[in-house]
Amino acid sequence: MILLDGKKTSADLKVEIAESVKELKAKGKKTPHLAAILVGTDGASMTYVNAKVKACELVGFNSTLIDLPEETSEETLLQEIEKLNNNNDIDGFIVQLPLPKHIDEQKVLMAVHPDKDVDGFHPTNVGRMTLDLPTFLPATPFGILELLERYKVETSGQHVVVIGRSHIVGRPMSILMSQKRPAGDATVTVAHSRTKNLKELTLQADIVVAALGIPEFLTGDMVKDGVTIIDVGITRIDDSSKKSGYRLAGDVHFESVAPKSSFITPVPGGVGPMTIAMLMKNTLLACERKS
Ligand SMILES: NC(=O)C1=CN([C@@H]2O[C@H](COP(=O)(O)OP(=O)(O)OC[C@H]3O[C@@H](n4cnc5c(N)ncnc54)[C@H](OP(=O)(O)O)[C@@H]3O)[C@@H](O)[C@H]2O)C=CC1
Ligand SMILES: Nc1nc(=O)c2c([nH]1)NC[C@@H]1CN(c3ccc(C(=O)N[C@@H](CCC(=O)O)C(=O)O)cc3)C=[N+]21
Repeated sequence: MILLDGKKTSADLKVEIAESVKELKAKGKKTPHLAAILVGTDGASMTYVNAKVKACELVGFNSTLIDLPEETSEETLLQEIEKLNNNNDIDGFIVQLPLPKHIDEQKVLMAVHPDKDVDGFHPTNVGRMTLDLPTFLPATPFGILELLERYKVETSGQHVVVIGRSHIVGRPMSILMSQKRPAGDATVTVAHSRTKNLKELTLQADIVVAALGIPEFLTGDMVKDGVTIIDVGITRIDDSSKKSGYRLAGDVHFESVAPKSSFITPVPGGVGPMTIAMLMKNTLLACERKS
């Protein structure tokens, strides 16, 4: 069993990105600048946004955090987005999800200019991705491709079962792995909450991507020997024995699945840190594309 170490791989990536930033600066080019909009005070969202700001500092980017109260109107949020669209110093920005219920998420994602959409969530970029055109790939699936590539996990001709069809993880993951590309060329099955025979499918899988958001859902009896496991899930579970008051659980029951796996991502330290590194990578691309 080999651990797909997202913490280490993301640290390596950040070193590479920092070197590119130095080269840009040496050529008299601008410093990449990422902005993030956070609406409300959800604990997990605050943790992720702060991690993004910290990663910017580490690689030498400028960063701007726009913190808006929970009761912010959709109109005000759209105005903030328009300001970032028109601000030449900002190379890319993200609107942290989920948004409060009174705000239409689709409308917000469509307001982000596609050239600054480093999350890759705008319909133009989703369309470009689907048609194999160069674009910003959504950070989580992009990070998973990068991990598979760096660890030389064979994907060509392999049967991948993706559990989950969300717009930010499951759907793009299934599209990307079915494409002719590094870490692609796979035969992909997409499972979701209406799937009837999930265990039959996962037992056939060479690679399982678990992105459903149910802690420890995938158990050892559901996978075959030699399987590769990508655990995207991350749920906070109350735990008074921890200083933070919670522990993090993935969608995979690690103890029973790991012994049967050839490769497996841990939680924490797997897919999560890769997501942040790929957001940095997209921001660097956005900056380089401009100059
Ligand atoms: N590590 C990282 O960087 C990231 C981690 N995450 C984590 O990944 C998990 C998934 O996130 P996200 O994609 O946004 O979640 P969503 O809730 O948007 O999507 C979950 C998907 O799983 C499906 N699903 C739910 N229950 C079952 C079930 N019993 N069997 C099969 N499929 C099921 C749903 O089906 P249906 O469509 O029918 O509802 C849906 O397609 C969460 O834990 C989230 O925190 C998310 C983003 C990044
Ligand atoms: N517009 C937008 N873009 C996103 O990319 C986006 C989003 N909204 N909303 C929420 C999800 C989730 N997500 C994570 C990022 C980092 C970790 C991460 O770094 N996790 C650490 C642990 C962090 C902790 O301590 O909680 C780890 O797995 O090791 C996890 C999850 C990005 N998302």
